[in-house]
Amino acid sequence: MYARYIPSAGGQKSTSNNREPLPVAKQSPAPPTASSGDGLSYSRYIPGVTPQKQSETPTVQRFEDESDSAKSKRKRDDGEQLQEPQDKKRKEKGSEAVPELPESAEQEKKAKRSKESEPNGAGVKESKKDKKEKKKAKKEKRQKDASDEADNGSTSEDQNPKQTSDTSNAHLEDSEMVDAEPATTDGITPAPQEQQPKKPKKEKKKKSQNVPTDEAEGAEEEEEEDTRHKAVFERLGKSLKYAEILKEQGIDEEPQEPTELHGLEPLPQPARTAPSAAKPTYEILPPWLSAPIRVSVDTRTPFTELGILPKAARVLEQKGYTEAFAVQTAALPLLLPSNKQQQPGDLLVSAATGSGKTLAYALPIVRDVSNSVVTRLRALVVLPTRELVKQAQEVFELCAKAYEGEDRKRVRVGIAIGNQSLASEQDLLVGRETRYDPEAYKQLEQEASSSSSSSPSSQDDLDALLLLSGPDRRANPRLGPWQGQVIDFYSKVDVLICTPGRLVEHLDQTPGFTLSHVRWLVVDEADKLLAQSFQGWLDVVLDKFKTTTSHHSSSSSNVLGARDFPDMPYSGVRKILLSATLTRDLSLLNQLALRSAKNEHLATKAQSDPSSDTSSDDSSSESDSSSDSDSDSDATSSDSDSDSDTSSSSSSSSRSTRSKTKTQSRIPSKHSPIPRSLIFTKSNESALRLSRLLALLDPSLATQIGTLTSTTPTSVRRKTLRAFTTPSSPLRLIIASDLVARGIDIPKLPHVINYDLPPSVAGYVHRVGRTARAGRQGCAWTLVGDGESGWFWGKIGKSAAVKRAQKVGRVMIEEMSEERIEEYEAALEKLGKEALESRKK
Ligand SMILES: Nc1ncnc2c1ncn2[C@@H]1O[C@H](COP(=O)(O)OP(=O)(O)OP(=O)(O)O)[C@@H](O)[C@H]1O
Repeated sequence: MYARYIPSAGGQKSTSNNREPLPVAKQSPAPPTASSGDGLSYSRYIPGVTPQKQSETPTVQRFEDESDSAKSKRKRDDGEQLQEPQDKKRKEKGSEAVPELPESAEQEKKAKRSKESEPNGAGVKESKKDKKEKKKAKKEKRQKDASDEADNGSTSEDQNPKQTSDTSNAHLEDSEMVDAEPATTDGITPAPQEQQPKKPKKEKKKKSQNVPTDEAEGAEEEEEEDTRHKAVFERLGKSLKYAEILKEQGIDEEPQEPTELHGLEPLPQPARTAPSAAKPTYEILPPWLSAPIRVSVDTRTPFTELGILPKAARVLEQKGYTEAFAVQTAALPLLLPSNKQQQPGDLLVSAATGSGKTLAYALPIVRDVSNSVVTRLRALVVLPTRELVKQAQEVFELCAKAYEGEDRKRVRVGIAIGNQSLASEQDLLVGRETRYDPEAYKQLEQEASSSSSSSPSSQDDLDALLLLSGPDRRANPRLGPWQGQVIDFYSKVDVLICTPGRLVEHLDQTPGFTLSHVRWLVVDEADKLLAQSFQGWLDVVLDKFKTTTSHHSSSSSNVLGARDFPDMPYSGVRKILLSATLTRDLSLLNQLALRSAKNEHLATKAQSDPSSDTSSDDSSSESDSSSDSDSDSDATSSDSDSDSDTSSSSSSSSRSTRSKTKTQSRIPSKHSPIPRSLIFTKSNESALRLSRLLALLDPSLATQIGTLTSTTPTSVRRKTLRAFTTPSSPLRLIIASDLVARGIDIPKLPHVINYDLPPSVAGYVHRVGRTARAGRQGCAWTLVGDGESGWFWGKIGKSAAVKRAQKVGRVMIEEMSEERIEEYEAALEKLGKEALESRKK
C-alpha cells in the first residue's frame, strides 16, 4: 500500500522510510482535520471509515470506524502532532490503505462504540459537539506548535524519520476516512501543495538520496522551507479566524452530511416472517406413493359388504371364494362406484404373491362393463406371459358369469397371446358387417385420399399408393371391395387380455381393432412390463388413448363420452398397476401419466407366506432377457454361478438352505413318494439337463418329471401345468426356467426349490411365491453354493426387503453314500455322452 503513496510538493515525510513497516502503536489514528490543522476539514471526516491494520487487502467496517473516529478524537485531545498540509491532498485522493488499531486501541474502540451506539445516533451528535469545543483549544495549541516548528526551521522528519513515517501512515489511514470530494465547500481551504513548485520536491528527493549534501544548499533549502511554512501558517491563521467568525455568526462550519451517520443506523433487514408451522419434508416421492393405503393381510370381508351383488357373491362362493381377501377388501371399494365420496383415480397395488390380486381388478371391471349394452373393447389387461393371460382369463370368465343376467350383459372376454395365427385371432376379436352405402363410401374415399396424399410416410407407402388402382384400402379398411360397399367393424370382446407384443401386432395390423372405447387399462406384473420395452407397447397404447377418433372405426362410433363411466364421475382410462414387487421408480411409473393415483400396499403380517412383499426398486433389476414378442422367453440368471451340474449337485448336499419347515432334511429314498415340487433353474438348458440327470439317476422318475421352458410348446405347457394340479396325475416335479416364476397359480403347491439362485431379489420373491398362496402354507428351498452364500444371505436370507413369516433356516443335507456318489458320477458321464451325440446331430 505504501507504493501508492505519492508525496505532494514539499512532502518531506515521503521518504524511503515510508516503506518501512511501522509499529502500529505509533500510527496516528487522528482524522485528517487533526493533521491539517484546518478546522474546516472536519467536514471531510467520515465516521464510517475504519483505520485498520496494514494489510494487503484493506477492508472497511462501518461500526468499527465510528469508534475509531472517537479514538482519533481522543488522541487529538491529548495533543497530537501536526500533519503536513500536503497530506490533505493525499487524503482527498483517497487511499485504500487502512491501518488497523493496536489491540489496546481496539478495546478502547469497543468501549467507545458501546457508549456511542445509543439509539438515533445520539452519542455521535454529542461527540460532535464536544469535538467543536475541543477543536478550538486544539487549534490554539497547533498554532503554537506550528509556529515553533517553523521557527526551528526543520521538519519532524528530519528529527525522527520514523515518526514522520508514522504520520504519513496516519495520512494514509486518514485518507480512508476522507470523503472523496475535496474540502472546498467554503472556498477557503488552503491548497499549499498547488502553490508549491515541483522543483523543491525533486530537490528534496535528490537530497534524501545524496546525503550528506553541501551545507550552503542545505541553508538555502531551509530558507525555502521557512518561507513555505510561513505561508502555510498564515493561511492557517486566516482559516482559523474565518472559522471563529463563522462560529460567532452562528454558521455551522461543518455542514452536516446525513450520509455520514448512515453507519450508525441499523442496517435494513428483511421483513420478518411468521415462523412456519409446517414441518420440513424430505420425501421425494409423491404422497400417493410414499404414503400408501396399508391393509393387514389377515383382513377378510364378505363380498356383499364391498358392493358386490348377492348373486355375484353366490357365484364366487361356489368357486370357493367365500370372502374377499385383504387386497380385494382394499381395492374393490376404490374401483367400484359404491363409494361416491371417493374420487376415482388410478390404482397401484403392491401385494404379496398369491394374495388374490387378479380377482381384485377383474370383479370391478366386469361389473362396470356389464352395464353396457353394445359390445365394445372397454378393458385392456396386459400380462407378460401366455400362461398368465390364460389364468386371468379364467378369473374374468368367472366374474362374467357372476355378473351375467338381469339387466346386465354377459361380458365377453378375449385373449391375444399369439398361440394361433394372427388372422384367426383377428376373427375372434373383430367382426365385420358389409352394407351398401354409396354416400358413406364416397366420404370414406375422400377421407382416404386426403389422409394418404398428405402423409405417404415411407417409400413403402408411396409404392403402395402407386400400385393401388382403386381407393386406398390401407388408409381406410372400411372401403369395401365393390364401389359403394362399406364395411363396419365391431368388437367381439368387451375385455381383452393379452401379452404386450401381440397387442402391438393387433394395433398395427388388425382392421377395426380400436382402443377408442377402452376405459380400463390393467398392467399386471407391472414392474416387469414397465422395465422392458416389449415392442414399445406402452407408448403405442397411450398414444391410442389420446386419440378420440379411430383409424379403423366409423366416426359415428366415436361418440363423445366413449370413455365415460356410466355410474362414476370419471371420464378417461383408469389404470391399475399390480405386482408383488411393484416398482417405486417414478421414472417408470410416470410413463403411465397416472391420475389421482392411490397406492394400495398390503402389509404382510406373520403368516405362512414365505414370499412377499418387496416393493423395492430391485424388481427392475430382474434381468430377464425376454425378447420375443409375448415375453415368453426365460430369464437368464445374472448371477455368475459357473458351477456345472456336477459341481453344484455334488456340493449341494452340504450347502442347502431352506426356509419354513424343518422337515425333509433327507433326500427321499427311491421308493418314498416325492412331494410335489417346482424346481427353478437359471436357464432353459439347465432345466433340460437337470430333468435328464434326474431321470438317469432314477429311471422311475422319468414319468414324474415335467419340464417347462420357453422352448416348450404352449400346448405342452398347459398340459403339464394341468397335470401337475391333478391329484391322479403321476407328475410330481416340474423343472422350469423363470418362465413360470411370475404369477402362475398352482393351487396347493407345497414346495418350491431354487436349484440355481434367482437372478434378483424380485426374482426370488416371485419364484417362491408359487407356494404358500391364498393363505396356505408352503416351503421354499434354495441351494446355495460357496460363492453364492454372501449374496443370498445379504440380499435375501437376512434382508428385511423380503418379508416372510419365519426366519430362513439353514439345513445341512447328509453326505451321500459312496454307492450313491458312484451312481451319480455314472449318470453324469452318460449325460455328457448324450450331450455330445445331440451336438453331433
Ligand atoms: N377371495 C378368495 N378366496 C379364496 N381364494 C381366493 C380368493 N381370491 C383369490 N383366491 C385364490 O388365490 C390364489 C391366488 O390368486 P392370484 O393368482 O390372483 O394371486 P396374485 O396375487 O395375482 O399372485 P401373484 O402375485 O403370484 O400373481 C388363486 O388360486 C385364487 O383362486
